[in-house]
Formats: sequence, C-alpha cells, structure tokens
Amino acid sequence: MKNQPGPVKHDPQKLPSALQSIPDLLAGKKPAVFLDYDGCLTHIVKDPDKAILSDSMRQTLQGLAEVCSVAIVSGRDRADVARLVQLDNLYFAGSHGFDISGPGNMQTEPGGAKTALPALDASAEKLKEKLGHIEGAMVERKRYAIAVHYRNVSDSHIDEVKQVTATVLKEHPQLKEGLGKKIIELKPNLDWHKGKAVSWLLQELGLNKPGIVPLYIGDDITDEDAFAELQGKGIGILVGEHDEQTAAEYRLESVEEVEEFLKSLTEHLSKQEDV
Ligand SMILES: O=P(O)(O)OC[C@H]1O[C@H](O[C@H]2O[C@H](CO)[C@@H](O)[C@H](O)[C@H]2O)[C@H](O)[C@@H](O)[C@@H]1O
Repeated sequence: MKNQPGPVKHDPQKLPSALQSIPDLLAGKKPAVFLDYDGCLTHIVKDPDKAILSDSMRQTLQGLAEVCSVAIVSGRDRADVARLVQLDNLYFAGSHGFDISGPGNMQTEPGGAKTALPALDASAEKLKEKLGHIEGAMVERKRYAIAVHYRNVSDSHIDEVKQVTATVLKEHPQLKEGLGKKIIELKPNLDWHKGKAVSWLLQELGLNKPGIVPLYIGDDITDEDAFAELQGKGIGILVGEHDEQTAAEYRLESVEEVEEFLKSLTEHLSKQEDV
C-alpha cells in the first residue's frame, strides 16, 4: 500500500491574515465555523478555571450562530467548555472530539473512547498520587483525557512532572501522549482527534456540500489535526503561533483578532442574506 502524502506545512509567520481575506476565504460559499476554546476564544491564563469567555465574545458567537453552523472543538471536557460558553445554539466537541453534543439533543461519542475509561480512571488516580507533592502541578481529568499541567511548576521540577507522566503512560497502552501549551495529555490510543470530529460533524449536519466552506480556527498543536483534515476541503486559520510549522493556510494574531474576524464574517453573511 502506498503511503498517503502528509499535509502541506507552512511557516506561521508567512501566512496571510484572515482578517483581510474574508471574500477570498468564502469564495461565494457559506461557512461552517469550528473554533478551539483556549488561546482562541480566551487568552491563555495560569489557572484553567479562570479562562472565562468575555460577554462580547459570547455575543459575537451567538450572532454568528444565527447565520451559520458553529461548533467549539476543545481539549477541555465537553461539559466544562459548554458551561464556559453558555450558548445553546452551538455544537460542542470536548475531550479533543471524543464527546460531542449539540442542539436537538445531540449527544454522541463517535470516537469509541469508552473502552479507555478504566485506564483513564487508574492513570488519573496514579498521577494525582505521584504529583501531589510538586507545587503547581495539576491533574485535570476530562471525560476522555487527562491534562497534566506544568505552567505553574518551577523550572527545577518540570522534568520530574514529565518523567512521572511518561511512567504512568507506559503502564497503560490503551492511552497515548498528546502535547499542548504547558501540558502533557493522556488520551485514548485510538485513531480519533479534532480533525475526525470536524469531519464527523460536517457529515452528520449535512454540511459536506459544494456550497459550504468549513473554517477551523485554533492556536495549538492539537488543532493541527483539524487544519490537516480540512486541506483541500476547507480552510485552517492559526491563531498566534506554536513551536512548529502549520497546516493552516491563514492566520490571526490574537484572541482580539479572532473576535474581529468573527464579527466581520457575521456582517458579511448578514449582507449576503439581505440580497
Ligand atoms: O483545545 P482547547 O480548547 O484549546 O483546550 C486545550 C487545553 O486548554 C486548557 O489548557 C490551556 O489553557 C489553560 C488556560 O488558559 C492554561 O492554563 C494551560 O496552560 C493551557 O494548556 C485546558 O485546561 C486543557 O484541558 C485543554 O486540553
């Protein structure tokens, strides 16, 4: 069997700004908008519980969801991100896409992650026990993932956090490692990620059609799966930058630019509807 070619990667700094490109991005089509949460809709902060959505971003999302389909695709627990966003006309894919809900009582787990629950339970307990003495280390249990946070750990203890996490991971082949901004994640060792969740939603919502262009906006390494999945079918927009090359094709500088972009997109679509 021939190897599939990988996604085309770009230098984030050289990407064109999505803000100046809305008509080009849409090319006369209607968008379906997929958004990451942390670092995209809210700034990265020290305490994950303090990453609160601003009222103005909430209003912006609500307005956009009135003119096109909008989904939040997050590494957070689905219930957590839904509670932070507080809008009922959006779709939510939590635990990196393993746990999906939406309007009309949609609630589903298409990645088949249930089998990983015992390993996740055992690992979370072990990690809490083994990392409890390290100041600033935090174990965040999501339904289908665990994030080990080291943002608030002193430099001299970060290696210990990484080593403990690697040891626990090794004991559970049902789980695999994921990386993010100052976190190491333990995720079900399955062929499922944010990109697959986006494709699943497009199919399920009847959005796989020529008149629709899927847009995915995110800032982190885990968003690369979605950017790659959309190459040739839609458009990835990277917010800021991470440490690697990106499969996104456009960029936005900051959370503020994400909001400006979403507002302009809503305005553009509302004008189209008035015609
Ligand atoms: O996919 P996302 O919606 O971007 O979620 C990714 C992770 O976001 C959260 O952690 C990150 O944001 C925190 C708050 O700003 C920050 O303290 C942390 O260092 C970041 O890694 C969340 O806590 C994780 O569960 C998500 O996986």
